[in-house]
Amino acid sequence: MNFPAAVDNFEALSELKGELHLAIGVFDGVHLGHKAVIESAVFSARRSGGLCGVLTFDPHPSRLFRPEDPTRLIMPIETKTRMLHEVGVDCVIRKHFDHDFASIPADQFLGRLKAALPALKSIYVGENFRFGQKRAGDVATLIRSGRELGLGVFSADRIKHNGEPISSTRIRQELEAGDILAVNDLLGYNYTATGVIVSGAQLGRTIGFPTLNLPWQPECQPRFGVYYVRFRQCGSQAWHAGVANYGVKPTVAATEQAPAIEVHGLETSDLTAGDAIEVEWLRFIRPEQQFASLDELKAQITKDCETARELAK
Ligand SMILES: Cc1cc2nc3c(=O)[nH]c(=O)nc-3n(C[C@H](O)[C@H](O)[C@H](O)COP(=O)(O)O)c2cc1C
Ligand SMILES: Nc1ncnc2c1ncn2[C@@H]1O[C@H](COP(=O)(O)OP(=O)(O)OP(=O)(O)O)[C@@H](O)[C@H]1O
Repeated sequence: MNFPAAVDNFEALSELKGELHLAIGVFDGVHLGHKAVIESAVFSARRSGGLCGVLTFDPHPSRLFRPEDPTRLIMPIETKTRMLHEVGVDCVIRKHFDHDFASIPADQFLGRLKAALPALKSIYVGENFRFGQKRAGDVATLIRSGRELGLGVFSADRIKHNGEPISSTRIRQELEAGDILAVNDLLGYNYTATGVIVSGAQLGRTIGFPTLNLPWQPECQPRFGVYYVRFRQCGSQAWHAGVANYGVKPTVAATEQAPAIEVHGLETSDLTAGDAIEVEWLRFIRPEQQFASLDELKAQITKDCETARELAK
């Protein structure tokens, strides 16, 4: 069957043959709760020989409703799309979220979807899913529409961690608090920064701690601080342990800078500017600080490396 891996409108899928099993939601972070919803759609698609799709929205609905204070995303839509494919999704529909789409009355939503996507067979959401004009629609609304239209509607129970529901909002709060252990538990995988190494001011090597500088600007910024990490060249299997500083380097920055991540490997590696790397965040060590001198910074980084070595054992 011929189908595109990602589209930004329904028309591209209007001629689709076979069954389409569609999970719906924002899915920022692709956390454990999201996976429960998506995996049931993937399972039905595989069993029926059909396709699994995800309907997601771009920009995030908050950009329309709260432009002055939009939701800061855990990951860009390209990363989310790649992760959805990794879970087994065949096609990601990144529907432009505008006033027209947002004002579809909840009881018409599924009918409009079925008209735009004739191959639609069933939909998959979490039990907390809300949709349609004024977010008036819920799972009960979907079940009613599904019955009229002959569509299956499946809602997943809310997946919890330590007794509380997992949500992208909760993960954003833990990121901002620097609780990377909680973030990783809620995501179900290690929080990762990916990018191509660029040359820094080269000051790191003069103080004995050369670093790999990574331009990486997440909307939802983790707490500024020092983290125990592991990193590897993209495509390689070989992990290296390291310490990373994420922040604005107040001790050395002459002017205000955008936050950045830089990684110091506990062992030397031959990674260099131009290499694409991924950095997995494993543990928060301490907050970023402004030191009175480079010697004090150096002494503290020595301790950070010791802490990381202990954690690496
Ligand atoms: C483990 C580690 C911890 C760091 N902690 C801080 C910090 O608390 N405060 C700060 O201003 N800079 C901190 N830095 C950033 C250093 O100032 C920076 O690595 C150094 O100035 C080299 O910068 P360059 O790569 O741009 O040359 C840290 C760097 C590392 C690797
Ligand atoms: N913990 C969960 N368990 C099961 N399903 C979930 C869970 N969290 C979200 N879902 C479902 O996954 C889909 C995408 O969720 P969505 O990203 O909109 O919500 P969220 O993770 O709660 O995000 P936010 O906190 O930003 O509202 C929706 O169908 C939603 O109902």
